[in-house]
Amino acid sequence: MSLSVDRIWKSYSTKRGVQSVLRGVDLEVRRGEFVSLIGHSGCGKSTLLNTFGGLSSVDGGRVTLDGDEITGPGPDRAMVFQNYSLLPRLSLAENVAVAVREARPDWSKQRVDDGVEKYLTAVGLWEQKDKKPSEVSGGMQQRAAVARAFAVEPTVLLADEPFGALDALTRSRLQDQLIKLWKSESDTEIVVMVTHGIDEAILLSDRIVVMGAPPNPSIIEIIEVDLPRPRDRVSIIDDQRYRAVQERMMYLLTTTPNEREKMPPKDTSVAPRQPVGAAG
Ligand SMILES: Nc1ncnc2c1ncn2[C@@H]1O[C@H](COP(=O)(O)OP(=O)(O)OP(=O)(O)O)[C@@H](O)[C@H]1O
Repeated sequence: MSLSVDRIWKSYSTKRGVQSVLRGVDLEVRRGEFVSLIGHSGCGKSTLLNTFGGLSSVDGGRVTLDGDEITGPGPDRAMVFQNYSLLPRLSLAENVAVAVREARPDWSKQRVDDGVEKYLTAVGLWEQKDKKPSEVSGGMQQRAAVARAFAVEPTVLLADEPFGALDALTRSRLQDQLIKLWKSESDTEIVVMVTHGIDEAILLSDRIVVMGAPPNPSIIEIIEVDLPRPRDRVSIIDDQRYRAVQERMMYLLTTTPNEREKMPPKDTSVAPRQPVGAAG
């Protein structure tokens, strides 16, 4: 099982001309993997994520899940966005149930209700299930959005800066809940997440895709995060492998292709990584 893009191209036509966003991107995310997309604003992270979600079409290339071409959204891929996107008039439980009924019209009422309870409980919100989004905190709304995504029982979870609007403590808690849901409380096999956080990407991911805007290639490098799970957010930062990945990401995100040619890093042997375009 894998989620793949093969040689995909995507441009947008704007008043200033044609803007090339995805330039011949190859990426294969395998079963059991958590992959993060990181890069400067506007480099195409959300476009790539939306391509996996079937929300953004491509100009060329193939997007597939388990070999089947992705041509639109589907219940096998659920999305979580930064801004919660809950329906304001419905309770948290109704928000989850409505999404499940829409994505899985063939499921019985019992199955939908069981899922609502299971996933709202998993994110610690069962007690709050009858409240409207405006009656709970932003963190709770995002937990409900995560529960809603998992309740559809997708094969793939696609998350666009899911922790971006949260304070540090709420963010840590939801990161832990997301990992627990993915690893042990659901059948979801793949997570792809857009993030701006270097430390967040290292803590959560198996691989980190560092993306670039022109004149860089769309994928500058794919970095393996060879750290055992479960990961402890406090002790992990003392691990040499953590620091090596962190340094490599900083280097890639703060230099231009020209600078990298003229000034290679002192020691590139520490962070294991794959060359550009490596499919896995
Ligand atoms: N529908 C659209 N029409 C025109 N241009 C678009 C459209 N969607 C995105 N773009 C442009 O494509 C580029 C890539 O956008 P995208 O949102 O994928 O980047 P990003 O890396 O996710 O950025 P950010 O980190 O700021 O969210 C940007 O310059 C954006 O302005």
